[in-house]
Amino acid sequence: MDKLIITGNGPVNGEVWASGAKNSALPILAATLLSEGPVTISNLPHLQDITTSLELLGRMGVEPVMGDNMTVQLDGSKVEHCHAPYDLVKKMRASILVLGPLLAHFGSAEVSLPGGCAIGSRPVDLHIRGLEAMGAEITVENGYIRAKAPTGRLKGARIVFDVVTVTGTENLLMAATLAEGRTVLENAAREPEVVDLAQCLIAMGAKISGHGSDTIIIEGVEKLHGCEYSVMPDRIETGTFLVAAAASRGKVRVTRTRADTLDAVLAKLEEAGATITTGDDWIELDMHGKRPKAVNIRTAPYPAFPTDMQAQFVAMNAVAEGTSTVIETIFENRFMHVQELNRMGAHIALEGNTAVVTGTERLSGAPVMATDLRASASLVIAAIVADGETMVDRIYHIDRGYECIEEKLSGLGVLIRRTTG
Ligand SMILES: CC(=O)N[C@H]1[C@@H](OP(=O)(O)OP(=O)(O)OC[C@H]2O[C@@H](n3ccc(=O)[nH]c3=O)[C@H](O)[C@@H]2O)O[C@H](CO)[C@@H](O)[C@@H]1O
Ligand SMILES: C=C(OP(=O)(O)O)C(=O)O
Repeated sequence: MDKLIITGNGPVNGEVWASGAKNSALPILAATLLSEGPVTISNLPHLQDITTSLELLGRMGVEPVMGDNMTVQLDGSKVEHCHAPYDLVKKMRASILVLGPLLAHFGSAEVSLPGGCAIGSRPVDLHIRGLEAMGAEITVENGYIRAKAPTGRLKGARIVFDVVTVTGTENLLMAATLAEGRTVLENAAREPEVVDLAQCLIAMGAKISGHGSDTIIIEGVEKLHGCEYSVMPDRIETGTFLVAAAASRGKVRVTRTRADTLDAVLAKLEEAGATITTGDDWIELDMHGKRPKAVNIRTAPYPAFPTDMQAQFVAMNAVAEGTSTVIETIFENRFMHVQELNRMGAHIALEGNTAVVTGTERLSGAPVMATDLRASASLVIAAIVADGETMVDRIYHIDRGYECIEEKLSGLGVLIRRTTG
């Protein structure tokens, strides 16, 4: 099993580019199942989750045609089986995103239930209920969701989400594009990745308005066509590099990114003492060599502070000046990094969904275990600021979401290498 070995050696300094967003690329790849012609997607990140997605589409009969620089062409009219098997779905929860498109385009779908994961139970009841409201007949048995549109076509409906769900919004948004009539999604997710998906669907001929607000209106069309679309930059990867620089008293410029998708994160970094400068497609953070100040965090749906940045901020707070509280409101078990950070000398107490972090000037390197994607990122940040060597085990988690992590961090002066076995 691959491991990362990191030796703390001072501030993170330099320039790094942001890759395409994983959480935008995954629904956009699923959206190609809706098309009647080739969809060409560029700026895909080179990540394990993307490989898993392409394998899943390939198993359905949609063979990806790879171009240069992580560009891929996929054609939804080539689907032969509307089946997403457990062996692939278990590798990546976002596989559930094929349910809406398959049902809308082909009138039936069989998708393995994704099951729980380290950060929480993550049910998909709202995806299922929404599709039922659009006329689908759904049974869940033997670990599979079996869905049918009895008349062959879904019907538009008004759907009010009980809780804000990102992939739930995306699944129903995709399903509604080919449904008969109008669908209104209320209490919809406003995440930039939902907007990116909507823009790709519009480029495919869908009629969508209100994306980016909590009410999305979709007028169903008969067919969607091929298009060319470039995936937005990854705001969570961008944020992770910024936090690595803030925690290590460094200076970093992230290019090929979008500051407008990171308002809540940039505000917290400024509160921690960073000077932030932004341009059209770059963000620069400078700590002027100073130790960060502790910042309180409360995760919530966009545009509030993202749960996917919580673990990284816990690592920064662990070495910051002062005591902070970090409240996780989205997932019930997203503090698995705390125990590992404490093994490196952090002082973090957990009380329910709140971590109380008492900053300490130094952490010490230790063997630690990654438990999920962003927990891995927080351990890498802690390792960068710790004295001595840290070995991060189970980094297959980090490979799900961070492209070329060693190359990118090495370019910023971090002493990092991968070992296998
Ligand atoms: C591939 C992708 O985009 N993943 C992101 C997506 O995950 P994902 O879309 O799975 O997360 P959701 O937004 O759906 O989850 C939000 C909350 O809603 C609950 N819920 C969700 C669906 C449902 O049917 N029933 C239900 O109760 C979940 O348990 C959770 O407590 O949004 C999360 C929240 O920003 C991010 O952390 C993930 O990185
Ligand atoms: C939780 C995440 O991803 P996923 O929903 O794919 O598990 C994440 O990107 O932090």
